Amino acid sequence: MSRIEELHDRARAALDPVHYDYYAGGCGAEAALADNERAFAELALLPRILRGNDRRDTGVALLGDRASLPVVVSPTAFHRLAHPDGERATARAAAHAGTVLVTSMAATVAVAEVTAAARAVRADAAVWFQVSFQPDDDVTTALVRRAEKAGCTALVVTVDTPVFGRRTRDERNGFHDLPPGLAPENLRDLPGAPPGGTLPITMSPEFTWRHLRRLRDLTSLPVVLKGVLHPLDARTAVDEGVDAVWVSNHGGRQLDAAPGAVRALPRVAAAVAGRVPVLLDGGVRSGADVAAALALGATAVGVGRPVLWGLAADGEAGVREVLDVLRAEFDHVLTLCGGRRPGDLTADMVVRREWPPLPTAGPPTEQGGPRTGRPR
Ligand SMILES: Cc1cc2nc3c(=O)[nH]c(=O)nc-3n(C[C@H](O)[C@H](O)[C@H](O)COP(=O)(O)O)c2cc1C
Ligand SMILES: O=C(O)C(=O)c1ccccc1
Repeated sequence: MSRIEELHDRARAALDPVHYDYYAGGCGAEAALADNERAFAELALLPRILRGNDRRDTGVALLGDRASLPVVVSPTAFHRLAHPDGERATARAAAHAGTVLVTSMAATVAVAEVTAAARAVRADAAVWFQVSFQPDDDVTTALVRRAEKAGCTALVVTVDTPVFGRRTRDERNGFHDLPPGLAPENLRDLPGAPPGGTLPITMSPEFTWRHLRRLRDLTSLPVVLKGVLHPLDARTAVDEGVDAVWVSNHGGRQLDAAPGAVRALPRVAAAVAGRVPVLLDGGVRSGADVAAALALGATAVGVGRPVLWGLAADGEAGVREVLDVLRAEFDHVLTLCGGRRPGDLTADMVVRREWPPLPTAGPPTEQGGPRTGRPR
């Protein structure tokens, strides 16, 4: 059992089962959720040899920031369900690891407190803010201003949620609201919010590329588009001037018919053609998964649930462990593959596990077995 699986087990034991299901679950029959991990399991790496490498550097440039490993923390809601320190603990762990935390619009700690916690660890800690368009433009604008004021260095706009996915486990468990004492703190004091209360997050299928243009005109922060699976959308996004494209099926929580995220990566990477960085999340659980995604065109990957498992199991230390394990595994795989830098991993090094087709054995013999040419 991997260390991340051990932390998952500890998290399952520590969490209220309803909250565990909220974190772990997907939509529908959880086919997209399962396919995220299965799609990685179907990949294998062809290592290169005798490369004369000495020192390695696992770091990557991400927009204006630098990450010391090509793994960022994907935005996930409600960290205080996992640990009382919530997003503060996650922020400290990401800062210690030297990587980017994408804090959710639905965080249970306000973005200014999240950036402060990260910067207390490392002055140049990178925190990005995830936002979903809200029907009232003034609300979206206020959220962006809040993120800017807090010192976030990029906006991640999530576009795979025209409506919430049907979360089978949440429906069965009747999980709809945060327990008393917890709230989506970024949604306080917004236009239309009740005094002292929070505004509900509204998803809507009415948003268009025009809303993205408006957002881009509103801020000088780089904009990342999260939740892209179709290569034509990736191309439009780049033409519209987004600064990065994030391939994701939302951890299998939105469209159950969506493919495992890494299956969509090669076509998106081809459509983007190196014009902007490509990120990917969904099912990344090991350093080999990270390496495969990079080889197929990602600049970096995100991890969602593994971070929640670390947080629930052991707070900041648990999240640090998850990121440390992924760093060590990725560095090891990079070395075994003859690479020195993440960019040394290329698409020709990825094959399917069932690759290659066996040499054709010819028609079956009278006895039924293939002719192998081997004496019997
Ligand atoms: C409990 C949970 C909450 C999430 N909340 C958000 C969110 O607030 N905003 C968002 O853009 N994505 C959200 N996501 C999706 C993640 O950003 C990410 O795409 C997904 O978790 C990646 O898959 P993984 O969990 O297999 O690593 C959430 C995912 C989970 C599991
Ligand atoms: O649960 C989710 O996947 C999610 O994206 C979300 C977004 C806003 C509020 C709560 C959850």
